[in-house]
Amino acid sequence: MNIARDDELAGLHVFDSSLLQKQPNLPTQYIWPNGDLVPNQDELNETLIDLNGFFKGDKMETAHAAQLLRAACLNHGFFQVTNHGVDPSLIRAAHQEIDTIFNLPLHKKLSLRRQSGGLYGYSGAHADRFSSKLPWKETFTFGYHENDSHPIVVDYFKNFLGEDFQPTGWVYQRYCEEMRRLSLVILELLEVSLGVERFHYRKFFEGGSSIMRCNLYPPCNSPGLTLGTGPHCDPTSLTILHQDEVGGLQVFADNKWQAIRPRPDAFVINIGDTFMALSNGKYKSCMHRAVVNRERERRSLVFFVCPKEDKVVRPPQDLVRREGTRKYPDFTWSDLLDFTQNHYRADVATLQSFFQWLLSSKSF
Ligand SMILES: C=C1C[C@]23C[C@H]1CC[C@H]2[C@]1(C)CCC[C@@](C)(C(=O)O)[C@H]1[C@@H]3C(=O)O
Ligand SMILES: O=C(O)CCC(=O)C(=O)O
Ligand SMILES: [Fe+2]
Repeated sequence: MNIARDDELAGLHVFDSSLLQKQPNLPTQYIWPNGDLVPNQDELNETLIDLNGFFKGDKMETAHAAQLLRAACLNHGFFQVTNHGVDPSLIRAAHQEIDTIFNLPLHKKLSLRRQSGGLYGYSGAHADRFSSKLPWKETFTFGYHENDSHPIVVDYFKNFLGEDFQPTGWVYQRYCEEMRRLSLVILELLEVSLGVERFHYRKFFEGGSSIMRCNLYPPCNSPGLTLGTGPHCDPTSLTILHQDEVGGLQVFADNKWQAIRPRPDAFVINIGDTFMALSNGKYKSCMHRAVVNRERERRSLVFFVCPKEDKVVRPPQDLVRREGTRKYPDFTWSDLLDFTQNHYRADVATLQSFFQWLLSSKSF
């Protein structure tokens, strides 16, 4: 067993934060460039959208929520929602299960690590994918799509982690179902706010496979030198994030880094590159990052809404007619996903680099 373990670890850079913390200096692979480390200056005075009116079917309140959402998305693409209907005890359980996963022994976590080119499984600082600017975090990622005959998340946990992980699988099964329900509400508000045909976006996302990720950010002795998640725009469509009370999520808006204050009763929603393209560039996919701190471990739960892989990403006709011109060429989510997993490390310029790559790969 030990030999197998050593074999497995040989040649691998392994993220063991408590061991790394004992070293006198932060290893260079974890040090980020100064430009990415500029401290935040402010807290974002972010839009808070109460979904109660929408759920009651109140037209005035829904219109008001859509207006707030529109202003936030035109400006930077970040807002928070309250009265979302997700049971607080489910959110708490989903946070607790993060520990069930990351408290596993290192050799077990390594046996679950994501395979080259794949997205699902365990990753410690993405150390087996990258050799510099390593993010100070552990992640566990899995897929979710609607399936009436199988609880697919439960099956994944049972098959991948073992029978004992069935209860964990159920927590995330329910959590993902709730995230999907919430994503449909947000898509409807996005339709209202952009004045596009009712259900247009909801239909577009039918049958999509979303990505669920659990993040654990351990404390770090040199929080000013590294980042938990580096500056990036999400390449996906919509992101629904729940951060614990520690705080660390920051957005680059109005030309400065601004912190998003944690609210246990709220989900942070942001527009990703793919939705920016679906809105013909009107709604912003905003640069954000997660910082770490010296004292406290931080957890976040992130649900990335994605369309079905072969769907062609293009804005609705009525929007293009009003706008006059198309801002981006057609693409499929599967090509953009492939780009981020096999050709390019997602950052703040993913979409532009992707279009260049598409153009150059088509010309061969
Ligand atoms: C399609 C994806 C690429 C990333 C995982 C999903 C959704 C968001 C992307 C990511 C989180 C953006 C920041 C950089 C990244 C490498 C990370 O720090 O985790 C990104 C993801 C990835 O490729 O793993
Ligand atoms: O953990 C966070 O607060 C941010 C994570 C994030 O931006 C991401 O995973 O895309
Ligand atoms: Fe992100």
